[in-house]
Amino acid sequence: MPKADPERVVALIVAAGRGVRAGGGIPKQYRAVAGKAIIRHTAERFAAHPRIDAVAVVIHPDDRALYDEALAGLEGLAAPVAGGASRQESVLAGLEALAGLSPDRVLIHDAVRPFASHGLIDRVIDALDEAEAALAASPVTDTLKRGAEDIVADTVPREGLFAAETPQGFRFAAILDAHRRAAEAGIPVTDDASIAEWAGIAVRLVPGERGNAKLTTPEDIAMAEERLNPSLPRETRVGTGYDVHPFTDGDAVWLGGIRIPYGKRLAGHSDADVALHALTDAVLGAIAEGDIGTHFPPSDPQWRGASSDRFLAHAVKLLRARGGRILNLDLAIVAEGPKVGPHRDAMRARIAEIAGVGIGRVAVKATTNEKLGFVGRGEGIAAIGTASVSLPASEDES
Ligand SMILES: Nc1ccn([C@@H]2O[C@H](COP(=O)(O)OP(=O)(O)OP(=O)(O)O)[C@@H](O)[C@H]2O)c(=O)n1
Ligand SMILES: C[C@](O)(CO)[C@H](O)COP(=O)(O)O
Repeated sequence: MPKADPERVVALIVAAGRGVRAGGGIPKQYRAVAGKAIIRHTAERFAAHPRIDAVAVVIHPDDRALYDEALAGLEGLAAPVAGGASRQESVLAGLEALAGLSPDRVLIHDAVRPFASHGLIDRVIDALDEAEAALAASPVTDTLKRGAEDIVADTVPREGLFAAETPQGFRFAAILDAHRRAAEAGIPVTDDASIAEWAGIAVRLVPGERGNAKLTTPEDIAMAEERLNPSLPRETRVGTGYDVHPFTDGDAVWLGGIRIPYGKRLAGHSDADVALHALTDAVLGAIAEGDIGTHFPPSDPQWRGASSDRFLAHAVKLLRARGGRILNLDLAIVAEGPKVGPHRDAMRARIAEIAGVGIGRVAVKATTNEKLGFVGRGEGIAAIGTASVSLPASEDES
């Protein structure tokens, strides 16, 4: 039986981050997981909770169109608030915007924690009956090491240590005042309970949930896909791409998203990154979405000199829009030069970043053409890309 709250409870969801560690072309909170943007999964949980009276979201000013698309039609949302350069600034901006509503309690939550359960939200709200601040947190279970570079310095006793989660709940007036004062004093923090601690407010520990993960890396997002879509049968598909660009006068080539100084450059309408073009076609091939020329016609002047990053990012976005994800990308570069080996890991890292996957899912290989043919004569570079992807099987069974 849900408890009747005499007090007004609002949820403040912070979503103004850039999601740099997750990669993937757009901020992670707007990436589709199980057919819906992550932020929508999160906001729906709070909007549907019977004890939450209103939900306000803090967004980056550049993300208004993404926000409108992701949360279209969801009821119970206040107007979005513009965030700041840090999470702390974004929370303060959200609290200031809510001040006019004069809520009694506020639950501050990361947009990228889509698994907070109904029961966890209840526990945090309940804790505010007796405390001014409540923190969802789980005891640390791993053995903790302090390290410098790749050497362990010592072992940190884990007794009494908790990993902080969100939601974190507060008496609204107390946390607004504390946040304002911390900003004035220039106290940097990574969560809001820290602000309460700094202000001398006792923070009640509420049992968190190990499943209430913050989606930070590409692997976290792949895990979320599996969890949010456990029953949906999936299928694996493979796509291939092939591309060639000739050399012309210049001093560097773009290859695998990396600029490599060289005595020539590759000619083409865009930056002529033959490797990214092959991978783009491989991803498009896996979802039967035409080829790179279909989406970025060479006749269109807007793609003149364009960075090929956006071609691959676009193909990955189309894949994600179908609830798909990349399993692996495999690239073979055929060239007499430049040497790929010294740049292999930088290329893998860049491709992984553009595609929003872990580097372990990206392979870059190179070979010469044994002096045969146009590649062998040093007239150009060829590349072959392969992508394997996982898609909801129900997406297209025909
Ligand atoms: N200036 C910021 C930075 C972060 N956040 C939000 O705070 C939550 C937790 O932050 P984190 O996971 O670190 O997200 P990002 O800052 O986006 O990630 P990264 O550090 O990888 O860029 C996210 O919902 C994020 O959108 C925010 O509202 N405003
Ligand atoms: C608030 C938080 O979710 C608590 O775990 C976390 O600190 C926010 O993420 P960040 O990477 O520290 O910004």
